[in-house]
Amino acid sequence: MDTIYALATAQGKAGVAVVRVSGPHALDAVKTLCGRVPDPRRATLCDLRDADGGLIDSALILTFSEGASFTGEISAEFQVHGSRATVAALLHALSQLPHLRLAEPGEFTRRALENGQLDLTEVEGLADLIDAETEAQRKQALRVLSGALGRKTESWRHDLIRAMALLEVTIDFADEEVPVDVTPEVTQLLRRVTASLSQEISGFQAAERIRDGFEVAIVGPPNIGKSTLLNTLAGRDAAITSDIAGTTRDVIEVRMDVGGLPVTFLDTAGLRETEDVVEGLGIERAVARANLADLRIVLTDGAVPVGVTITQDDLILRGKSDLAASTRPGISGKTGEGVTDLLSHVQECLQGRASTAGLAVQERHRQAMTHARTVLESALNALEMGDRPTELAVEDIRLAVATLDALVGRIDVENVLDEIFSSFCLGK
Ligand SMILES: Nc1nc2c(ncn2[C@@H]2O[C@H](COP(=O)(O)OP(=O)(O)OP(=O)(O)O)[C@@H](O)[C@H]2O)c(=O)[nH]1
Ligand SMILES: [Mg+2]
Repeated sequence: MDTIYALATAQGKAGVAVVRVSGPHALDAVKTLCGRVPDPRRATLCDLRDADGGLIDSALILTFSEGASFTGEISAEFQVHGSRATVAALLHALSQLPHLRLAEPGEFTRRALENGQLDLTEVEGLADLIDAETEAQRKQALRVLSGALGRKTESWRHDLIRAMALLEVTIDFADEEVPVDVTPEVTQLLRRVTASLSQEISGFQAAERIRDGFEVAIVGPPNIGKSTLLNTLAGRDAAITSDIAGTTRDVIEVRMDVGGLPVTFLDTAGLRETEDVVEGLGIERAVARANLADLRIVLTDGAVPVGVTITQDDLILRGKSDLAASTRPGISGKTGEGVTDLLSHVQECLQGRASTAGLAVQERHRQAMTHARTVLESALNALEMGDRPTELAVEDIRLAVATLDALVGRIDVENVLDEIFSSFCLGK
């Protein structure tokens, strides 16, 4: 096994940079550069010297014993001053040592997985945590990283193994009088697991939105102030505004943090009948994106636009509310009237939806759970109808267990590994 090293903190200038070394020769590297090896987990200030005895930096060193590090291997961390030159000098000195090589992207995490420090879902949680930009994303990633999905899967597995064992007994007694009817207990176990799977599957859409962002579309007729509103929300001139009707053609996206949720606001082309081909294409896009969005903010001067499907939580507001007093709720991108209310409404609606998020946060999780549920339903049918031999029900349950094992990486899953690790960058 090679000993690998890499910069674990971001590239560039910073107060401190951390270089991580992991593998059997990690402590040899510490010994060579520092002249000694500090006790495990005891932060120790040391002078780092290159092969010619030149001072590289004065650094804080941490060492970790086998089984007690992120990767599970013997490892060390060098906390040096975070300049490009210091990091380059340290990386160069490490490259000169025998048995050491630069880590590949994601290689530290891959070793953590191989050594059982993390399961596959925890690796995904870690990748999401590093990418997290909002509070909701951070919490969701941390939930997955902390192994919640692995624990849930373990409880499903436990129930399914018991169900299988009970059925195996029936099969063994096939020619004799079966002492007890196991069917009620088996059905109960299978029902419990399928119900729990269904609950997690139903939370997938919300979890996916927390990862990738909710979409809120601003729609309405031309010249009503959609782009002006978007710019006010964004706090910058993201979209061109003018008093010419039909100014916006493309969908303009602005990503924001609304109460910890990632939300992309979409400004769209004004909806109207038009002879202009390009404007017509813009309107088609506007309608399509608005209908796919999680929420719509409709600015109107009376009529609700055709083609856009309005749902319960959507807001219908009078545009340019500063121009004429009215009892109907309005909004003005120009004066900011109604903007705070708008944001609170968006936050409240989307938080309600986000709260349904469960443990299935990746499409991979959803697929595995859906597949497991399908085969368990088939097992339940076999038992309840009695139309197929018990052996087939056992096979179905075995398949569900294998699917859940693949979900957490308990069984060989080389193909998904490459996919998951492709998102990692150097030093993770
Ligand atoms: N008084 C007032 N004028 C506004 C308001 N919002 C926008 N305007 C003006 O109305 C004109 C149209 O604004 P836009 O934001 O470009 O309108 P739009 O809905 O994006 O128009 P299209 O892109 O053509 O669909 C501009 O001259 C704005 O300055 C508002 O709230 N109050
Ligand atoms: Mg516009």
